[in-house]
Amino acid sequence: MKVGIFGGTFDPIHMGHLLLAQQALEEVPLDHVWFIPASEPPHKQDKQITPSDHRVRMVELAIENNPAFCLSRIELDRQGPSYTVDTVQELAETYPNHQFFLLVGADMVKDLPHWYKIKKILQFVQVIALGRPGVDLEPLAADIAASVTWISGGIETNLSSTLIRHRVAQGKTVRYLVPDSVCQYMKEHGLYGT
Ligand SMILES: Nc1ncnc2c1ncn2[C@@H]1O[C@H](COP(=O)(O)OP(=O)(O)OP(=O)(O)O)[C@@H](O)[C@H]1O
Ligand SMILES: O=C(O)c1ccc[n+]([C@@H]2O[C@H](COP(=O)([O-])O)[C@@H](O)[C@H]2O)c1
Repeated sequence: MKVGIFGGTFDPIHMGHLLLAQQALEEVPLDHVWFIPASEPPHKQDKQITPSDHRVRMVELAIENNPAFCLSRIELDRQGPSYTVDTVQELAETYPNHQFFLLVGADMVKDLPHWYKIKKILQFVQVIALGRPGVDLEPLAADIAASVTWISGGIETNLSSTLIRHRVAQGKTVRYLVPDSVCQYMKEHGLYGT
């Protein structure tokens, strides 16, 4: 079985995330995509993020109609920074017959050389990447570049969770930028200044 693992802060999940996952699903092709909300994203330690209960519930709502998408809680119970190396190692041990692909946007491709134990991560996964308007790519070291496959002719968006949070805080609509169910959840729970 070919499984895409898609880690993120998802604060909140938006259509850019869903488009990336769907395109990876079709392009590789994958059997499933597992969305993996980070408990403590390693490079956002100094930022305030929404409690994981809310972030996880919004992911569940966003993916509920897609049978190929599911949620993994693997990082939620772990203490300390949610390092991807720990996740891919645990998944490889638990599911020895699965082939794992790590889904990332272009900003994260740029960041890969700085990830904790990146060489070890790349022993377990192939990286599937989607461009992100506004992210200028720099040449990667050859060993990392060899592990990255770009989604060709992909539909790219400059949507971000930051944009969603700012729009909600300003009282602007985020309809069609996030699934309706996520919009509703944010309102009901007064997230991001609603
Ligand atoms: N519009 C997008 N296009 C391509 N990849 C994206 C897009 N938005 C998010 N991603 C990717 O999704 C993963 C999780 O990202 P994250 O949850 O931090 O979302 P974000 O929109 O980048 O959030 P924030 O604006 O809060 O930093 C990362 O690999 C990121 O590159
Ligand atoms: O393991 C690392 O060193 C590492 C460094 C930066 C980001 N990540 C992972 O990359 C994913 C996307 O990160 P983020 O913060 O943009 O949502 C998420 O699963 C993070 O845990 C992982």
